[in-house]
Amino acid sequence: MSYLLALDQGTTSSRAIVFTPAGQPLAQAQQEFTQYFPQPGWVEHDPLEIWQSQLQTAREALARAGLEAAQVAALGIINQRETVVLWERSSGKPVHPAIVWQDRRTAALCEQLKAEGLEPTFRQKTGLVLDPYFSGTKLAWLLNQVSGLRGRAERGELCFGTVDSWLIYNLTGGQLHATDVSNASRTLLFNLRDRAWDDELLSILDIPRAVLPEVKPSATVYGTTAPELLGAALPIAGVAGDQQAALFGQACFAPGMTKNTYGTGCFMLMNTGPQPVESKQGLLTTLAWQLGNHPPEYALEGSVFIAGAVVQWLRDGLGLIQQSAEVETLAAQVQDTGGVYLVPAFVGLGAPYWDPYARGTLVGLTRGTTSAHIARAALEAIAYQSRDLLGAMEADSGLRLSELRVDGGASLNGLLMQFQADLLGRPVVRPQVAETTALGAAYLAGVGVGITDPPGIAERWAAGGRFEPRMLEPEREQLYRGWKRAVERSRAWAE
Ligand SMILES: Nc1ncnc2c1ncn2[C@@H]1O[C@H](COP(=O)(O)OP(=O)(O)O)[C@@H](O)[C@H]1O
Ligand SMILES: O=P(O)(O)OC[C@H](O)CO
Repeated sequence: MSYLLALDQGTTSSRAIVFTPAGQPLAQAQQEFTQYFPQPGWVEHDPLEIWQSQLQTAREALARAGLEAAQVAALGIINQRETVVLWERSSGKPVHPAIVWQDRRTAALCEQLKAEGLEPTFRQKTGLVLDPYFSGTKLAWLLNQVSGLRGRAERGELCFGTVDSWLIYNLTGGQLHATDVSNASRTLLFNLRDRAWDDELLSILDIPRAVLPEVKPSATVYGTTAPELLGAALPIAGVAGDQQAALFGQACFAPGMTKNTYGTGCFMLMNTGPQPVESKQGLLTTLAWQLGNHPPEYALEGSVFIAGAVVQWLRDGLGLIQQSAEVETLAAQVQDTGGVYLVPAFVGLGAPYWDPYARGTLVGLTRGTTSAHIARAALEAIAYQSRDLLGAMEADSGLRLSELRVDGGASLNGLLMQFQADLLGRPVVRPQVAETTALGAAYLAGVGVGITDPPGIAERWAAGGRFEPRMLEPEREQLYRGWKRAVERSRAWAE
C-alpha cells in the first residue's frame, strides 16, 4: 500500500519510477521527447508531448511493477525547472511551445534591465541574477511578442506555469493551478523571504497576477489525480524542482551538505538551513524545500548549463561515439588531453560567470590532437566547471567540504568521477540508489502523506562508489589555471 510513484520530467526525457516504501526502485519507464531549436540560441518543447510522455511512463512503470494504482500511497512530481508553459485555463490547450530553460532569446531584455540598474533589486528579492535562464523574462517575452496573449492573460484566461504546474493541472483534470516554493523560486517573480509573488517584480516585467499559480509547500497533499488517468485517484503529495529534489534524495539535510548532479547540465546545491545566504561569488540563492507547515530551507546553487550535454554533442554533433557511455573508453585511450581544453559554452556560461554571450571554444589543438584528446577534454570540462562551483560555494559559505555527493547520468562515468576527485582534492561519493532526483520526488511525496521523514531518509542513504583524490596539488592547480585561461577565450564571443 505504501509504494511511491515518482514522476521525473527532465529536459530530454520523461521518466517514472515506482519505489518501495524503503526507497528502492521497483520498476521504471522512460521516454525521450523532441527538442526544437527554431533559431540559434532558442530551445523549445511541445507541452503536449511532455504531458503525454509523462503519463505514458507513469502507466508503464505501474504496469511493470505489477501494481494497481490503488497500492500507491502517493505521487511526487519533480521537473526541469524554469521552463515556461502558457495554456488556456478553460481548455488546457497550450498557446505556445514551452520555452526551455536553456533558451537565450531574452538576453537583450536582461541587458536592458541591467542597464536600468535593476539587477540588485532582482538579486536581493529573488536570489537570482538577470540571465535568460530564469522564467520571468521568458514569460514577459511571450506576453510582449505573441499577439493577443497579453489581453487574454489580463482577463484571467491563461495559466502560466513551470513544468510542475503543467503536470499538476493535467493530472488533476484541470482542477488545480499550483506550483511549489522551490519551482517558484526560479522564476525571478518570487520573493524568497516573503515566499510570495512580488508586486514590484511583477510590475517591472509587466506580468499580470492573474496568470500565476498558487504557491504551496513541496511536501503536502495538493489534490488527487483524475481517476481515469492512472486507474485510481492518487494523492499528489510532493512537488519540487529536480535539483532541489536531488538534494533531498541525497539526504543533504544539515547545513553545509552538498550534492552535484551531472545530467544535461550540472547543478551543485549546498543546504544552508532555514536562512537564505547571499552569494558574493555569482551563485544563486534558492529555496530548497518546505515540508508542510515547517519553515522552509534554503540552498546555495551553482548552475552549469552544459555537462552531460557535451557528451551528447560528441555523439550527435561530431559523431565521435555512438552511445554516451562510449565516451569513457575513447577518453581512456589517452593519459591526458595533451593541453587541449574544451569550454562547452554552447548556450553561454552559467554560474559563476553568467555570460549569455560566451560560446563553445576548443583551444590548445596541435597536429597530434586526436578524437580521444577531445573526448577527454569534454569530460574534464564537466569537472572543471564543477570545480568553479565548489570554489565559489566554499568562499560564500565559509565552509570546507569534506566530500561531495554526486548523482545523475554522467556520474556513472568512472573516469570523470576520478578526475573530479583529483581536481577538487576531495572524495567524491556516489549513492547506492543512482536515481537520486526521482528518489527525492518519492520521498517528498512520502513526507507529504506522513509515511516518512528526513531522519528516516538520512538513515537509508548509503554510499555506493567512492573516488579518492590521487593528484598532487601542483598538477591540480596547473591544470585548473589552464582551464581559467580557456574560459577567458570563450567569453563575450556572440556579443
Ligand atoms: N557514461 C556516461 N559518461 C558521460 N556522460 C553520460 C554517460 N551516460 C550518460 N551521460 C550523459 O548524461 C546525460 C543524461 O543524464 P540524466 O541524469 O538522465 O540527465 P537529464 O535528467 O538532464 O535528462 C546526457 O547528457 C548524457 O550524455
Ligand atoms: O533536466 P535536468 O535534470 O538536466 O535539470 C534541468 C534543471 O532543472 C534546469 O535548471
